[in-house]
Amino acid sequence: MLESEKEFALSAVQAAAAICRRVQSGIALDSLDKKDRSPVTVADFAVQALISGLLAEQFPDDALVGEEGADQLREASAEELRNRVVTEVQSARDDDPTSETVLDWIDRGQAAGGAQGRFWVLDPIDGTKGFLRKEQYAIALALIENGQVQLGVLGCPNLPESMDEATGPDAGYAFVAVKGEGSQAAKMPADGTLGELSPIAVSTSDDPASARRCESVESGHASHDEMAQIAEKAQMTGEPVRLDSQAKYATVARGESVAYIRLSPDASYTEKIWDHAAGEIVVTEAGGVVTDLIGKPLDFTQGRGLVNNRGIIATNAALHERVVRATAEVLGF
Ligand SMILES: Nc1ncnc2c1ncn2[C@@H]1O[C@H](COP(=O)(O)OS(=O)(=O)O)[C@@H](OP(=O)(O)O)[C@H]1O
Ligand SMILES: [Mg+2]
Repeated sequence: MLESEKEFALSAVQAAAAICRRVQSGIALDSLDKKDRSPVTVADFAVQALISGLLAEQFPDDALVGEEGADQLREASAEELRNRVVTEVQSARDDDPTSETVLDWIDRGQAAGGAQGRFWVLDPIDGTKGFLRKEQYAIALALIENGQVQLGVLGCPNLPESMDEATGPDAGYAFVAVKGEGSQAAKMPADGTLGELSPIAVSTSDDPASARRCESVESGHASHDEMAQIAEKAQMTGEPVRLDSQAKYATVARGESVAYIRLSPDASYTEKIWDHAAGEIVVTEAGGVVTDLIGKPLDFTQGRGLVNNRGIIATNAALHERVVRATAEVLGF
């Protein structure tokens, strides 16, 4: 099922990865302390415009919930940024869309989502800080029908074959899952090819002590101390692996890590659907379980935010109950 949607999503994410890689290659790492966020801004807008435009052509009746909107780009003072975005989109297509068309494509992503109908969800660059550091980031595209995630693709252009390897010129993977059909992965290297898709599965380990978990890099997104307490309670004694973006879900899905715990330091923070829709189905179709911190399934029916959930626990299934219980003890639920 969803064969044409799956093929579309993989090729759209692959085209987006080419934009990201080109823009990222222009980042001088020694300029990072100048807080120049313009490369990620260009790539973020260009990827949303590209994928939204392709969607408008191929699935014109489907709405899009995307992270970005074009208001900032429409301002007169944003001319240089706008031109860079338009140039990136043009270079990824055979035609030359006008600036107005590119801005309209970005704004197509402002749909509200909700419980009814069919819409796509896009995080054009998830893990923006990882992108700027030339570490992990993801292009995350999912399809939701009547509140259920049906398809997800994660493009991870810098993800090596193993988390223990440094990222290099051969890095790059795409992950895809269709509801009821399992998860697959393929190499997606910088040469523009897409390798053969093969099935992936979560780890079967139920031994917390030998298991590795992963977590966010940024302390603004995740409370590392509390997560360490949860892991200790669950007897997961290994050092956590820190990586940016939904690449964390990918490492659970392919069996490299057994758990991804996400607990924002801001208890009132509402997680966004584009940060989780693709990752959730890639993990669950690989045999894992994804819930919030109290063990409730993620509720994608509530619009752009996961307002009925707080935090995330994604595991290989075998260790899920243990992590949920440990979380309740540490947080006092
Ligand atoms: N306060 C707070 N708490 C929790 N999460 C937040 C918060 N603020 C932002 N965000 C979202 O975190 C997304 C990046 O998450 P990561 O898992 O990549 O984090 S990290 O970079 O590894 O730290 C990031 O996604 P991107 O903006 O696409 O990078 C945000 O949507
Ligand atoms: Mg994000």
